[in-house]
Amino acid sequence: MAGSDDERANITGRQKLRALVRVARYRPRRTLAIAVLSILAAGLEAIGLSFILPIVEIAEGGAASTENADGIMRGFVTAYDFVGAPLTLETAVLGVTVVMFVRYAASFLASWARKILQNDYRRHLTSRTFEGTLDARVSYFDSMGSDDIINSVITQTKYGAAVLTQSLSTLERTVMALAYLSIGLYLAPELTVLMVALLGLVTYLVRNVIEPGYVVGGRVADANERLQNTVQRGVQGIRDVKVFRMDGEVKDRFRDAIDGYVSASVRLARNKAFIDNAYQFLLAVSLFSIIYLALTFFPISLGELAVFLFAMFRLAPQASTINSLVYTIEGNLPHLVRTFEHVDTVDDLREPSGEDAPPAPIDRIAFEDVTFTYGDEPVLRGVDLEAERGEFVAMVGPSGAGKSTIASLLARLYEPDSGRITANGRPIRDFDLDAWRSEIAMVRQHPFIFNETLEFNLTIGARDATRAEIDEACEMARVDEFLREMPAGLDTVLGDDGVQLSGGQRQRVALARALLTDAPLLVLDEATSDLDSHLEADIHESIEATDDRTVVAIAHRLSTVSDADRIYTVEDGHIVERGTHDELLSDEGTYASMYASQRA
Ligand SMILES: Nc1ncnc2c1ncn2[C@@H]1O[C@H](COP(=O)(O)OP(=O)(O)OP(=O)(O)O)[C@@H](O)[C@H]1O
Repeated sequence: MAGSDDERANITGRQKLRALVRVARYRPRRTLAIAVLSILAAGLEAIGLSFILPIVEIAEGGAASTENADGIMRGFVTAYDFVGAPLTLETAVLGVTVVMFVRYAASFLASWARKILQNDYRRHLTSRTFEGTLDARVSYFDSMGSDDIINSVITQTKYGAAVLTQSLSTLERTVMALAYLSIGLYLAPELTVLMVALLGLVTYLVRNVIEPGYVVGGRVADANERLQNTVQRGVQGIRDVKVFRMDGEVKDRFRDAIDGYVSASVRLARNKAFIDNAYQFLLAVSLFSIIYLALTFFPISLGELAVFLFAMFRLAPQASTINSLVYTIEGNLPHLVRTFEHVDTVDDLREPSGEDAPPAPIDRIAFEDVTFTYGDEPVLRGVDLEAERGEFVAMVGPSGAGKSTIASLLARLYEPDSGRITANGRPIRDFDLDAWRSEIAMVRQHPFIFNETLEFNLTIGARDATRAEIDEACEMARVDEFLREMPAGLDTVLGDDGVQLSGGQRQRVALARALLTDAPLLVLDEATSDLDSHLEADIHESIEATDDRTVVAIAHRLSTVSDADRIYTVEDGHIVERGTHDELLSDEGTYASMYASQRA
């Protein structure tokens, strides 16, 4: 993370609060119920603790009555009178047992409900982050590393979600501490004020000698990001890592990242332990000073002194736990803030969708003066092209000319900066995105093969395809030729990104996958470039022989597209030529010279 600790503190200060408010808005009623249970437990704790008073007083002076009792004692006498029981040593012990039972039952329910809420919230935050990410535009994925995205979805959310229950635990401890304080204030206000002042002083001292939790927490979050990034790079690029002997570098980077993670985590844990122990120590000293002052300067009864001291002894660990919880929350807040940033970013970058249903059938697709820029550099400038139903239209041209970009715009992976793409004259951006994509089957230049069975990979666009349909698509894309040799046939698992297949086999699987969708518009982006030219010609022939499917094909090997109804030559983002193979040859332009060089 960039920026100094001060900058980070400023940014985080504002964002911290906003993140906490956002967390509080998740299931407010449940959160409130947990808070109420905690308050109930705290109130009962105070009452239970006050039972020391009647027990000590009765043990000292016999049975209590309304006439000789005052203060807390009078409250007990009245309560016992109300339920019609005498206040004796035995009934007092019975009373405290009942009160404490209910108090711990409430605490148990509160922590159970907190755990449920925590896991619910983690599920909510993780799903929200992941689903939002999946719905974001492709440009978001272009600009972010997949490792950063995975880290946001898996790791950040885990730490971030913990903030909710940690905040509720802090609330429970705080309410409990307030209960002890009220008892103290009632019995010995001066001493309690003194105790609070000492607590404040101790907190101030302890918190100011160590760095804030969010600074160390931020470092843990950074180190986590680097870890994820390195592992992913090493694993995804394993072949090049090995061939180019990058393994030493990857391992060094990993060691650096894990060292950073370990040292930041240890630092965070050490600081927490320091806060804990320094607190305990300083509080023990403060407590004994208070006892000394109480015995020397404040004449209170033995029973009251017992209750007061008990309350202060119970207060001390609560206070130190609150401090350490707050420190942990501060450490986790950077994760939460980053998670929310991620969620907001992907929400803003949600893919735009229209509402209309695409026309059926689609008779004509057209690009009208389409301009597109990825970053600053224009990639398409004033592109006009069209494809009629059933036509075979081809795009050729030098590498980097913008052909794949045209295909991506057609699938609405990106939106044009200006101009229109239309289907039967209506802008495709008006159509429901999902419905529009179901009209297109696309074989991309580098199709992704999932580490699943061949059948899974074939049917990703047509989950309800029958065996006969699968067989037909496999035949058209010539998958059947290698399917027979696969150990488990359609059930063969293809490995990470189809590692068990050759380049040409991967392309054939991707082609069969597209054919199975039965979409009326087939976009082939260098879909058969890894096949030998005979196989390529065979496959093209069988695709072109099918009914009224519109085929838009991008090809480097011009022989593949020589029988196209129309060929567009794309150069530097412009359509520079259009026509049939013969027309373009007689024009003696770019196409003709490319053709000549491929035949040479
Ligand atoms: N996701 C992206 N982000 C930024 N720039 C991109 C992106 N994809 C492509 N480009 C750039 O856009 C230009 C056109 O790329 P495109 O892939 O459309 O060309 P192409 O004609 O299909 O090339 P090839 O024949 O090599 O596949 C290139 O300069 C490329 O660097």
